[in-house]
Amino acid sequence: MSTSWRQRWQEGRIGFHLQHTHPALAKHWSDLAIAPDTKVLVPLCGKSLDMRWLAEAGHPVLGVELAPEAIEQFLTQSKVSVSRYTQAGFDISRQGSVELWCGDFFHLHIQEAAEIGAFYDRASLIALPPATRERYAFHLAQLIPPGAKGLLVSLAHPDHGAGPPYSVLGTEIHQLFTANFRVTLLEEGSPDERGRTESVWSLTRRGPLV
Ligand SMILES: C[S@@+](CC[C@H](N)C(=O)[O-])C[C@H]1O[C@@H](n2cnc3c(N)ncnc32)[C@H](O)[C@@H]1O
Repeated sequence: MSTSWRQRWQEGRIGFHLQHTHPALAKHWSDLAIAPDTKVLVPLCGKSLDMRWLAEAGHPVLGVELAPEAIEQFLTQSKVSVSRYTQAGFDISRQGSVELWCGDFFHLHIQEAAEIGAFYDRASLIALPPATRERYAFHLAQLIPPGAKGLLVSLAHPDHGAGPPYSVLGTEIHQLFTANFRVTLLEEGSPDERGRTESVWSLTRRGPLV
């Protein structure tokens, strides 16, 4: 799987990348009432400009991405200097308050995630095939402390077997996350010309007190 993503980045087949911040952030993030200094995990981050939006909102950001091409392209968008180091098997690039961890999200462990207090997923869950989505939901729950919140932007489309992006229905979001998160649908868009419908969810990690 990692080879095919690397190939996509090398060949510039990155139709998922948005040249603007995703509207769900401006619309819904503040409603989650996440303190500005809370570190936000962005799994499968690509070179998303949403990370700059989160950083400008005051959040330290920890993005995880397996394609070094994506990380280098993100870094060159800004003139801010970059420091690089290695930790826990990841090559990490830090630019301002954004840290980009180059490697497999499933290799990120709780010890490294200690400071994370929120997450943002746009087109991350839907990038993964069905069995890996289960693994993703479980892994995310391991990294997020009780009470922590996140925003999830998902996608459903008529071609259920095909992907990425895979079609993930609301029923599946509930099945995947309800065991460990309180799941709330914030918004469901209208189908676009290809019949694709985006939905926006807030997830709160359940725990002893939540
Ligand atoms: C559909 S893109 C979404 C990127 C970003 N969230 C956005 O909104 O533009 C999925 C990204 O996940 C990366 N990826 C796929 N599997 C991964 C894994 N196991 N660990 C880290 N990154 C992964 C791919 O290289 C790709 O950049």
